[in-house]
Amino acid sequence: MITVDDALGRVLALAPSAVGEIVPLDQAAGRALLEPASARLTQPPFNSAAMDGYALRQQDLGQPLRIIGEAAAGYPWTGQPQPGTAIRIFTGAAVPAGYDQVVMQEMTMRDGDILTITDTPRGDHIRARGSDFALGQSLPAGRVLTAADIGLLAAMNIPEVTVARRPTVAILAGGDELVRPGETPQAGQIISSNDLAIAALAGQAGAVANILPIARDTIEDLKHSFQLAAGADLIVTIGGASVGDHDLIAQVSADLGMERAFYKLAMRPGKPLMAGKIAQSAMLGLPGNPVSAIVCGILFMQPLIRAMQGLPAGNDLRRARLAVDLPTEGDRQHYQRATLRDGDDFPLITPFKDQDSAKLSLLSQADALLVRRADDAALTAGEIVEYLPLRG
Ligand SMILES: Nc1nc2c(c(=O)[nH]1)N[C@H]1C(S)=C(S)[C@@H](COP(=O)(O)OP(=O)(O)OC[C@H]3O[C@@H](n4cnc5c(N)ncnc54)[C@H](O)[C@@H]3O)O[C@H]1N2
Ligand code: MOO
Repeated sequence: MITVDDALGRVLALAPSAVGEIVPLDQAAGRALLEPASARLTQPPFNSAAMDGYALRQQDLGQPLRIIGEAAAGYPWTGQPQPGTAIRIFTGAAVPAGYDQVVMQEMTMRDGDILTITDTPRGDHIRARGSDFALGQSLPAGRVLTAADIGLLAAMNIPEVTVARRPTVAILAGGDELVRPGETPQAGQIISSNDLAIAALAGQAGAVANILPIARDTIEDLKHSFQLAAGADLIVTIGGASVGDHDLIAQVSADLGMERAFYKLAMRPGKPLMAGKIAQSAMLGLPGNPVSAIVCGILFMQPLIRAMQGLPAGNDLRRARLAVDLPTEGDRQHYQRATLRDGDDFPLITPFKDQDSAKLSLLSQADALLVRRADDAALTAGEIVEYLPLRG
């Protein structure tokens, strides 16, 4: 069995190059910027007043000044600067050439046209031209656009950007025992939860998910479902990945010409994961146990979807201190559902005692996946360990 890192490398190698599409800024939040965007102007475009008050020359401080004009946002003062004078100015207005200080009005007294500065100003309260960004400065590609990015792009006078087209993901749950949420399960039946959870993960990673009808455990029905999935950038099957008589995904995908990248890896939960390509689609075959499916979705499907959008795709691990002792680890890399709480230097992490890969309630309570390397030695409370955050 291959390692998790090896498997992730092979999964990411399935990603085709991202395809660009141009969208207006009001539709760009959360999308992956595919081409760098260059500022079409300099910001601020002029030396700009940071306070309501008066513009004056620093060399004139310490004497009464004559007010000879006014500058407001959108209305520059265009007169000639003169020694011993001040310009009434408002926040956002251009500081007139020849003046190098803005004094807040709270630090002044005005009598008609005569201005007295009552306090020593701290700072010039001028935002220099170009101090935010300059013409041509660019926002690099390969990032998910945040609200702040959208504001920046707008300020750069960029009305539309090239983002990665959202990958399409066809999600195929199979199993004779499955019915939809809201239906009344008959004897032996359970609700299909995995396809909805996996669709949610796919959406969070930037994909458009298409949940297909639940396939029955027959070769014909599964082949029909694969036909429905054809053309998707990524086909994700759930269940039927193991070795039981009704676990048909490996056989059906092989019949359909799947080029397999790997099947099974040294990971817990998620051992029977399968990956490869069918025609032009990447394919992931997730195990059916709900926790296994979701953990594989986080560790492999989301990175693949990010890679398809030209985004950095690795899983960034963080560090925590173990709150409890742990025994030696088995021969598979173990992703343990765990809670986090504040610690002195690092957060404190406590894995649940129960790591059953069918228990969604525990996964829902978990803050993190504690990563234990295969064959890891026993650990003592207080030791530093790595984890993958599950929230935020
Ligand atoms: N003899 C062996 N048995 C199993 C092995 C093994 O190595 N040898 N591996 C175990 C592991 S690990 C896992 S994980 C599961 C994976 O099995 P499958 O991928 O074949 O999944 P199913 O058998 O179809 O289902 C497993 C379990 O999950 C439930 N399920 C399936 N789909 C859904 C869904 N859409 N929503 C909710 N729950 C679902 C299904 O009812 C089963 O309870 O195999 C072990 N067995
Ligand atoms: O490894 Mo399976 O994925 O335990 O549940």
